[in-house]
Amino acid sequence: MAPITKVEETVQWTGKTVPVYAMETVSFESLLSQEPAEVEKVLRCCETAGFFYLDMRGIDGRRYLEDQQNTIALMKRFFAASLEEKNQYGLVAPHLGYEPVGSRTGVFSDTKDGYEMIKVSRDEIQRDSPHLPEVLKNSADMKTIETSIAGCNIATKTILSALSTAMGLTGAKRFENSHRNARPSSTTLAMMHYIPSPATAQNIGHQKHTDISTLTLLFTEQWGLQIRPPGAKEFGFVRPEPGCAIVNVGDSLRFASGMKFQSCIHRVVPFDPTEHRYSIAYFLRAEDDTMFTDSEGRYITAGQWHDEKFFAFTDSAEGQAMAPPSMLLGGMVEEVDPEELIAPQVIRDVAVEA
Ligand SMILES: O=C(O)CCC(=O)C(=O)O
Ligand SMILES: [Fe+2]
Repeated sequence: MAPITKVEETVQWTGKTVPVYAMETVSFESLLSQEPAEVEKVLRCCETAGFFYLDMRGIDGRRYLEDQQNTIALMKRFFAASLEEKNQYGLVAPHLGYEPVGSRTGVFSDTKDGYEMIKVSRDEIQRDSPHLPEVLKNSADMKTIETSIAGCNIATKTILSALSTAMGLTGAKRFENSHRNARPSSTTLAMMHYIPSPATAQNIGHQKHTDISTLTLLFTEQWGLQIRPPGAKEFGFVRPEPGCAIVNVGDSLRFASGMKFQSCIHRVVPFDPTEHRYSIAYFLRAEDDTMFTDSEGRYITAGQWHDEKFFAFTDSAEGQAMAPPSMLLGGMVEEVDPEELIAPQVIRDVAVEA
């Protein structure tokens, strides 16, 4: 199957014409019934772009969209709290807790990231007293988070199940069998707030990467996410589609598929430098002790892949440069556009004027 490099639509961003990459839309309703055409389609999406929209507008899916609206309201309240309140426990574990703005490298050279994030893991929300900052530790907020996680779990498991079927996997070999609900995993709900970042900012965006996860289910109503589909040189935007989540394959599923699936490279830039951007990413991850062969040819556990890659994410730019490139990009090969780490011209002009 040919890679997706065709550009039919563009958008103006910081004085440049940038692609808006077309992505296929998979129907959640049809996947629920394992309709053969939809099962084939989701397989094709994973083998080519590694990204697709999940249309959740039918009656089974729209309840999850409502859950995400409630989560966004919760996030806006949480992120408005003081740093002290938000950071009460700091980052308890890589998949649990709060990360302030600037914890990782940013999207352009010599910058730090431009987002803060609170992660609540699926395992943690089920504990009697989950580790949550006091501002969220009330029954209404905990219910909102729990409902959100449960809905995302059903949606991602539905996709995973269709992929097992499409790959002809049976019994214990099916992907779901390494994602059992009662087994420990680093599956988590990441709630992100990108601060307004004029491009002169030292804190800007989200560095380019592939996801550690099996599948990522992303909810955002705002522009900013860019992908570089396999075979494409340039980063281009993903249009947020009302009623649709954005789904991408992560490294773990790429490895489990024997490298047949694409773990697409992506990043986040400030589309509108004056706006606050909110996004919710559910990272469905394999059970910690699941084994796979990674991009370095090592036979390792999902837990080890997660921990090593998380360390690479949070390492300094110099440290990242020394790590095997497979860490940040899951072994995906890329043809780099030399401009991609340079703040765009308009941004630099602003910097000169300021
Ligand atoms: O905020 C977004 O739109 C994407 C975030 C992302 O790529 C991630 O958290 O892995
Ligand atoms: Fe990501």
